[in-house]
Amino acid sequence: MRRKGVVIKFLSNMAIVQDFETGEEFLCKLRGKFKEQKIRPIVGDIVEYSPIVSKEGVIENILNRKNELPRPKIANIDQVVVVTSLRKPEVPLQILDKYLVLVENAKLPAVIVLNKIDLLTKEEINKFKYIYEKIYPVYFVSAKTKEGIEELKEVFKNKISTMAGMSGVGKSSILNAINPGLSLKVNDVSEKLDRGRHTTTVIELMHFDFGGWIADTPGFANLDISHIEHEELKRLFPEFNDFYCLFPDCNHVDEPGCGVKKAVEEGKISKTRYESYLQIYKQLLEG
Ligand SMILES: Nc1nc2c(ncn2[C@@H]2O[C@H](COP(=O)(O)OP(=O)(O)OP(=O)(O)O)[C@@H](O)[C@H]2O)c(=O)[nH]1
Ligand SMILES: [Zn+2]
Repeated sequence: MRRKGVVIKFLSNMAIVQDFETGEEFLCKLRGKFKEQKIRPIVGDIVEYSPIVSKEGVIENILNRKNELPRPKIANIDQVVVVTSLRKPEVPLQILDKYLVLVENAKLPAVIVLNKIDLLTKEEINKFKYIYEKIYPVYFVSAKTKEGIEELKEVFKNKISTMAGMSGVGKSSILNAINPGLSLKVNDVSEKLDRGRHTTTVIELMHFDFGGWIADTPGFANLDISHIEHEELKRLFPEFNDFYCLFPDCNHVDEPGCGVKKAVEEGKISKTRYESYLQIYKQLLEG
């Protein structure tokens, strides 16, 4: 009898498939036809498999991927949860905007989590809220005091997620708060070793007790934006798309009749977002 599950990790040539209904894990062989067809399941793949003996099975079919992230290699991501903080460490908004650009470029939905709100004033929280809430879903939490943690559980529930965010913002602490016992891999070293070499980063999905999966390795760790064309950048700031410019190919820098610049002046687009845009644009132009 065929069952459905998700590939959560690999052990040499075998895949560990977690059953969708029961949550049981099966050590699965791959059918020979995959090799002939030169397809290989990756972590995040939704597969049909047949259980053989206890806890062992064989993957029969890989269902079409909704999306695929190259590094770390993972399929069917429902959302990227970008975690940031404004104190300890004070992450510049421009860094957050860079993560958001990378998520947009990968065509994945982004969710923002501002952690460590126990260290912030109401004004600081509201300022952040004002900038981002009209563009992305934003959650305000403290992994320390557990404020906002219950609401965040709902965000992760029954989805395949990956996290992103600078070192020290509290990614592991948040996961431990929403699901005690889960722990996130510190990826910096392996990411550095991998650079330039085309070895695959070993990644696995961890299962939440309340349903859903999280990649154990944060995405976009090196914040590399060099693969983005400078003319493409404007499309990665979704709020810019609501405004019209005299020139349809306007890059919103110093062209006349720029609707985006006008919107910034009128407070309809936030200044910090526009400044991030200009900085990243310049960086892409200079290569
Ligand atoms: N005050 C305060 N401190 C926090 C909060 N969340 C995490 N911390 C602290 O921030 C530090 C970093 O937290 P981690 O969870 O290790 O951060 P991370 O994002 O996983 O860091 P990397 O593993 O380096 O990527 C730890 O000392 C935590 O105790 C919070 O909500 N409030
Ligand atoms: Zn323009």
